[in-house]
Amino acid sequence: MLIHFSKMHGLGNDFMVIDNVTQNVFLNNDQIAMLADRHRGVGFDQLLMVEAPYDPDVDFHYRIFNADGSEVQQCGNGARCFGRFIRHKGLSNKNRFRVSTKKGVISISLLSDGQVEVDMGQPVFDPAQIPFRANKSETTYILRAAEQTFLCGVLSMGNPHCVMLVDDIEQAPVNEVGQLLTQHERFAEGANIGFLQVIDRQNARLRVFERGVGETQACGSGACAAAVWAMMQDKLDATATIQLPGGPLQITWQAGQSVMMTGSATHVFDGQMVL
Ligand SMILES: N[C@@H](CCC[C@H](N)C(=O)O)C(=O)O
Repeated sequence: MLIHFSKMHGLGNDFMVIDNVTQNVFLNNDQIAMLADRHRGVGFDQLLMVEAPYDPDVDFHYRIFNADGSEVQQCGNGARCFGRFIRHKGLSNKNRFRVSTKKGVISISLLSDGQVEVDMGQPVFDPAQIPFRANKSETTYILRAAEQTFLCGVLSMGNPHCVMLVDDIEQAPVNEVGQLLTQHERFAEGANIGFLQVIDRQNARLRVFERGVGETQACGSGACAAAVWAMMQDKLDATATIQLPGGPLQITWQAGQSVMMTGSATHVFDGQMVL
C-alpha cells in the first residue's frame, strides 16, 4: 500500500497526517504504533486522519490515534494542523471548517495572521461522561495512588484530563506522577495528566503527560482543560496564555460557552511510503 502523508506539528506536538478523502488507507493499531516509532518509523505523537464527512452539516471527519495505536476522541494541536493541512492539500478553500470527531463537532478557523483558532466545544464536568468514578461533580478531587494524595481537577474536552497545580513547573514530577495516574482505576478510559503553574492572572505554564504517548512538547486539549479549571477557581482571567514546553497557546473561556484555543500549526514536509 502506497501512503501519501504530511509531517506536521503544533508547538512540537508532532503528527503524521493522512488525507483519507482522496486515499483509502486502513492501518491497524500495531501498524500505527510501528509508524510512530522514532527510530524505526516516521515518528509522531499522534496520527491524524482527514476523512470525508458522514454528516451533511460538517465539512470533514477527524480521526486521531495515539502513538500506542489507540484511537482517541480529541487532539487540540492536531485540530490546528488539520485546518492547515486541508488548505495545504487544496481539499477546501474555506477559512472556517466544521469538523466531526468521536465526541462531537469542533470548528477550525484559519486566521489572516497565520494562526489557527479552534472552537473546542464546552468542557464537560459530569463524571459519568468524562468518564471518571465519582459520586458527584466537584471542582477538585482527591486522587490516591502509591500512598500519595493528589488534588486534581478532572474534566473532559472531548477526551479525559486530570490537572494539578504545582509551584515549580521545572521540578514537577511529570513522568513519575503521569505514569501513576494516567491509568488510575478511577479513569475508566485513562486520562491525560497536566501539571499547571499559575504565573499571574493572564499567564500559566503547563506540562502534560499524555495518555498513550508520555510527556509531549504541548497538548492543546490539555491547555484548554487546565485553563478552564484555573479560571473556575478564579486563578486566571477569561483569556490567558498557557505556555507549554513547545510554545504558547491562547485560551479563552466563559462558563456555559465553548473554549477557544488559538496557536500555530506548522507543516514540516510531505512524504510517501510503501507499507
Ligand atoms: N496532543 C493532543 C491530545 C492527544 C490525545 C491524548 N493523548 C488522549 O489520549 O486523549 C492535544 O493537543 O490535545
